[in-house]
Amino acid sequence: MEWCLSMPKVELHAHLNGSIRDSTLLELTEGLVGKGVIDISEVEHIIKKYNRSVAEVFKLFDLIHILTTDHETVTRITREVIEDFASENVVYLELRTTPKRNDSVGMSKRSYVEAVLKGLRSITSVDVDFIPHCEDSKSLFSSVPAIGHVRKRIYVRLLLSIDRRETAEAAMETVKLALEMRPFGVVGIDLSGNPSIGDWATYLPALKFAREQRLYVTLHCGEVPNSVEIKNMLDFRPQRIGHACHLEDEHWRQLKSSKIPVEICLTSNIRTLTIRSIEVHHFGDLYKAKHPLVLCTDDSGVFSTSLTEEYKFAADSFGLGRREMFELSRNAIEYTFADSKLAILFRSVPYPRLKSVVEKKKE
Ligand SMILES: CNc1ncnc2c1ncn2[C@@H]1O[C@H](COP(=O)(O)O)[C@@H](O)[C@H]1O
Ligand SMILES: [Zn+2]
Repeated sequence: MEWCLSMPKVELHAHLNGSIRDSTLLELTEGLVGKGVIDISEVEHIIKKYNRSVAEVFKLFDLIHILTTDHETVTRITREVIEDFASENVVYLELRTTPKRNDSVGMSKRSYVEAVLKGLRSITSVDVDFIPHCEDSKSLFSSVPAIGHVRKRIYVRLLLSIDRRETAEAAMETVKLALEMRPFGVVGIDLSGNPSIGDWATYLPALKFAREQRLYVTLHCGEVPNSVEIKNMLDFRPQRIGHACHLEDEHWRQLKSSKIPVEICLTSNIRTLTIRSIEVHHFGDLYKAKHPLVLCTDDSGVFSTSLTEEYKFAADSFGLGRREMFELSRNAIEYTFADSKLAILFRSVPYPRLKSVVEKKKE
């Protein structure tokens, strides 16, 4: 586990509200139980259950969203989630979240994203780089006196998610917001939410607009069987897709020839019973076919996992050694939605040195 932990890693599929620390979730639950807003006997079984079906996971998200409705909490969970990823040597993180409107607390989609940005700015335990193009890459290489402890640095970019329960108008609002927030590190759009709800075509105008405006697009694709949707999503040619669990032969052929990178979430797929067992997980086949892949957590809080554990899980399940895992992690850099300057920086560093380059020795 040690080398999986110390290896520099790239996380491209992590949902903010799915990545909350257990201790924070518990604290927030107790707070609302105390205020009589929720009845613990009604939610206990959802929180405590280990393997949850896809439907049950979305029930849990509804509960989590009740706990995280105000700006302060959104700021807090953003800070904690980024600190947690940095602590396990994630050097580049694309964090996604669904901007939410909540009139009862004066929250608009815009103020939600501002609360996330406030969380990014409030981090003091590690250096967070989230403004594109602001970094003079040379400064990363400049020698800083090697005294004192090492200070970690994490590069964070944001994706704004469209929830499959939303209207076409709300989705367009999210895309426009992403454009406005581009100077603050928003680089793309994600389509997620309960895969059994809604029709993805509702969001096509918003997704097309995003692409025209050169925002990157990633889609949750094939989390449940839906042949027509999967085909249409692949035809759309997003820059990445998440999951790809229920593809049929013709979809696999299309995916492989398209070279669309796949965000692989092993624990999430196994725990939601989306994939029967790890032995038959499509990671094995795609890896052998040298298809672009990136290991991700999806919801580290909800599934009690971490990126380190996902790497270990893949290594143990598919018989991969350190070198292969290193390569997997390094290749992920190619599939980021990072600005070109940052991508060049990451590519220019020999991978084993990446961690030490992004870390700064503190005086
Ligand atoms: C398990 N697989 C999954 N499939 C689809 N969507 C998922 C998901 N896991 C999370 N989300 C999406 O992310 C939201 C929580 O984070 P944010 O409130 O956006 O930060 C969920 O409500 C859902 O829309
Ligand atoms: Zn996801």
